[in-house]
Amino acid sequence: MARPYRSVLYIPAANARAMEKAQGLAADAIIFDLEDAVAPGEKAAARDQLAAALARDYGGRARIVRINGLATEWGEDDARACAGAMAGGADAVLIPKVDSAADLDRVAALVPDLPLWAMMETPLGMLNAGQIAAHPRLEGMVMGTNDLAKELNSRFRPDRLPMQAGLGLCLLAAKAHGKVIVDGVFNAFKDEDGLRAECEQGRDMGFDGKTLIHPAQLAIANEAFAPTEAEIDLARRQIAAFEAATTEGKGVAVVDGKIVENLHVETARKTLDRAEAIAAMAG
Ligand SMILES: CC(C)(COP(=O)(O)OP(=O)(O)OC[C@H]1O[C@@H](n2cnc3c(N)ncnc32)[C@H](O)[C@@H]1OP(=O)(O)O)[C@@H](O)C(=O)NCCC(=O)NCCSC(=O)C[C@H](O)C(=O)O
Ligand SMILES: [Mg+2]
Repeated sequence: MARPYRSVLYIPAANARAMEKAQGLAADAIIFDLEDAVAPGEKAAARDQLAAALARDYGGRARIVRINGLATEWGEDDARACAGAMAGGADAVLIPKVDSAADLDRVAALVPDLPLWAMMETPLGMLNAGQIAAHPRLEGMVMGTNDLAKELNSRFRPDRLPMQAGLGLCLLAAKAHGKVIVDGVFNAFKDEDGLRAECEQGRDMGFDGKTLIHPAQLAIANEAFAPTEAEIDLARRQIAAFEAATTEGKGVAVVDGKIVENLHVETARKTLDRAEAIAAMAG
């Protein structure tokens, strides 16, 4: 049963109150951020504060630490802290602005025991998405749509047309290599309708969930990326109908006027697995 990543909440590691609050929030995963959400003068203190915060119990929520890039003055210390002071408290290390698989190799050497996640947010990263997703230590990808927009000099549009090539390349790469992939953030954290529409788009495209910046965004993402009751009901009926057809020696069933073949049954089983994993999180 795969762990759900419907809602992946960023928390600045400099914000002690928010890190404490996160223990009770309905997030599937937390990204404890040492990178962009932390001011340069606060980096070292945030790292120490995060090591202490990770000693707390975050329940079933995945704990992912976003380090600074190794090209910065803080990156190597962040990576060493993940292998040292934060060991046992972190489930994965998230590397920003990954351009190629070599960027993962460098962090892998410093953090031998944790899975790696990659921020996909540079044009070169998009073009090298296949080799990044294929990296044996990589567990998941996170779209960095703010940095990507900056690099592309694109405008933010509700349909995210300028992003589609990059989003699609990363999705293809993640799916080809069986890795988790979560969508970028929606900056206007008080705009519920806008967030819901972007979550629906991301779900339709195949993302596993969405990264978020504020607790008020959690419920919308959790709902959008969970199978609906109708999808669960259909999945059950498809499996039952296909099993009945198989018993009769047929390879195809029909449910609600649509064919059901083996491949649809695989999707149906994944839907039920996802629903079960979500229920276990709530549980
Ligand atoms: C956006 C914020 C700065 C807003 O903060 P604030 O004004 O304090 O919000 P509220 O007063 O509404 O907060 C209400 C309570 O919720 C807590 N809170 C707020 N945000 C979080 C959070 N992210 N996680 C947990 N708890 C949170 C507050 O502490 C209040 O609690 P209480 O005191 O009990 O009332 C702020 O939300 C924020 O800093 N968000 C995170 C920003 C961030 O992490 N940015 C970096 C990641 S985005 C990025 O880099 C994407 C990528 O790289 C790209 O390129 O796209
Ligand atoms: Mg970024």
